[in-house]
Amino acid sequence: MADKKYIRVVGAVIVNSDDEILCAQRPEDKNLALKWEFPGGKVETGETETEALVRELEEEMECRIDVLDKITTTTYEYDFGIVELTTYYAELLAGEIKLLEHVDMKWMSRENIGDLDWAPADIPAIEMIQTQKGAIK
Ligand SMILES: Nc1nc2c([nH]c(=O)n2[C@H]2C[C@H](O)[C@@H](COP(=O)(O)OP(=O)(O)OP(=O)(O)O)O2)c(=O)[nH]1
Repeated sequence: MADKKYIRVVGAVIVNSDDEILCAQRPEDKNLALKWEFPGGKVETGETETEALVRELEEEMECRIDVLDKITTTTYEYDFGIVELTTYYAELLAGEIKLLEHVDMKWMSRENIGDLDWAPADIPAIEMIQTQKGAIK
């Protein structure tokens, strides 16, 4: 069997002034349909992870962000490939969020973030975010 595709992905954990986190729901017609994820996407060749996050947030939500501390990197093997997901805390600088690629979004408290049906690759990051209460970065 051919090796699975290895996909490097970055996700932005955007925290607002109420210590709530922006969660975004994937569309029905893509893989991981209707699962919740952090806005972001694939890192392109020649790009840093920070550059990829800034670009993706502009493309997906028309927002400018400041990328802060790294949370964690984890890998998860899906049927369509192996996703290496790196999450970073981020702050919204400008722009009203537009859902250009997601079907829904929610601001969730750290306490309740685990109630959503997350993409499986996100679970380790979710657990870390829940225990970092009060800290933006
Ligand atoms: N953006 C993001 N993607 C995630 C997360 N968790 C997770 O498993 N993924 C997966 C979903 C996708 O397979 C891949 C991200 O790629 P993408 O967002 O550029 O791709 P996509 O499938 O939405 O669309 P396409 O560009 O391939 O058409 O990583 C997450 O928290 N954020």
